[in-house]
Amino acid sequence: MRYISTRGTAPSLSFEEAMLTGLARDGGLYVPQEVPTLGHAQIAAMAGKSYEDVAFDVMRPFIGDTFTDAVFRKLIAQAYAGFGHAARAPLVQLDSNHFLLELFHGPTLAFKDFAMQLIGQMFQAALTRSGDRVTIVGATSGDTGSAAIEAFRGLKAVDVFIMYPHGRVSEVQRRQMTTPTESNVHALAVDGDFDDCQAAVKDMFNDFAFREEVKLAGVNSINWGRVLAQVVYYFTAAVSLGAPHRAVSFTVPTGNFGDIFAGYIAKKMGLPIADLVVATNRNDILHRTLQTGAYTKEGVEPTISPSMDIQVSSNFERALFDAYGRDGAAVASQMEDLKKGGFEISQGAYQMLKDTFKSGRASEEETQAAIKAYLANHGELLCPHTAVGVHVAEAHLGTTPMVTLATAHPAKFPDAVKAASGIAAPLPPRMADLYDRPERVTRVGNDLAAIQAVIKERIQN
Ligand SMILES: Cc1ncc(COP(=O)(O)O)c(C=O)c1O
Ligand SMILES: N[C@@H](CCOP(=O)(O)O)C(=O)O
Repeated sequence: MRYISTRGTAPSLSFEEAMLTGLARDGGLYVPQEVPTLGHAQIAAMAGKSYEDVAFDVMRPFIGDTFTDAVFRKLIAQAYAGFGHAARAPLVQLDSNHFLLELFHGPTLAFKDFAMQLIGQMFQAALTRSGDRVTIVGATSGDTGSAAIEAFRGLKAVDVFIMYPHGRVSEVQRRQMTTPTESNVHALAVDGDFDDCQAAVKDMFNDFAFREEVKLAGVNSINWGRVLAQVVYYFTAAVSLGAPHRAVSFTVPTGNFGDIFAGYIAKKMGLPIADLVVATNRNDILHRTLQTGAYTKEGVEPTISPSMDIQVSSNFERALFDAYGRDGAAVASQMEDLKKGGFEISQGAYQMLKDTFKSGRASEEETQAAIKAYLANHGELLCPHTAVGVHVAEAHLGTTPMVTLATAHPAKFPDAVKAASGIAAPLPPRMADLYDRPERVTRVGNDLAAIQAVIKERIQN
């Protein structure tokens, strides 16, 4: 299995190389040269298997010879052992045809743990084998950063620097990033928004001298390993609702397009998915793009679902690559236009995207109303991102079972949840002292050179 860049000119890589490389050297994102498929019988055989066994079946065809089967099974087992639910990603029924897929039972209470815990294991195994040391730099709107710091804290072969937009993450998210005491993890509060943080990560990858000097690696969904690990729960959910014998639809609260892209990969692998619905908050660039065919940046507005306050949606590039028939030059040209404010998708590519993804958006008021209504009518306290999801899903309910991804635990967003529902969701006991732990954070300007200087100064050699 080889991985190729969405911009067409970087060298193709193995899974291990793509995982450790992050962004391709032409600025693109790595994708598998071909997506392997699983047959009807293979998918049917997943019924009744553990999450870990399904994870092995789904991911094995993508990893080539990076790990032996025995080692890969061990890494998967270690990744999910700390989850607080035996099913790892349990399904909860809301209505006759609407289900929630709870993805918040990992250590940092958001879906990011599914991929990050596994990536942490895979990095550790690969770096122990090679004796190399890397510097991970990541951008977060709150959840990727906390999951990355949790997964990599204390690891000897890795320094981790996470940039988050100052004042724009929830207090729980911030404290999850600023309270770990291990000296290899660093939280950087940037005076900017998430898009600024993500642009800084990509600029660092494109600064080849810096990239070599610090041995830069990435754990944002730039990293194919992140997307791959998220494909698994589409399979476990769909199979428990009757796939491959019947189709299932998914609604996915979306910002950087990583999670829904994982659903798209599951469909390409052969999972019978009817609708893949993109759910956005009022930062609705993805919804507008799917409605109009024009990707046009507007400013980012802070919302009560802050993890989705994104305008430059990184993985949309992976979808565009397929929409343009895997023409890297066409994607590179559109990404150049994006730097100037936006681009028009060509008719054929737009048709493919419209055929593949449905979409909707939730205003702040609709998000709050959904939190209130699902508590009153279903007894479920939702995080604001999940509330965006169920609001949008309601417009797409039909005869096919609909699964809305519950991407975070309500306790991660206590203020927004309390304002909407009157209820303060408690943190799990293991985090009960989160508010008492001392914080360690470095405030930095939205200035690439200044951020790079902090990173170089802090790296542990
Ligand atoms: C809680 C939560 N929900 C939804 C999303 C959106 O996911 P994606 O960026 O993969 O579209 C994020 C951020 O990634 C998140 O943290
Ligand atoms: N919502 C994310 C943004 C980063 O997304 P990623 O999936 O590309 O890492 C966050 O919580 O940080």
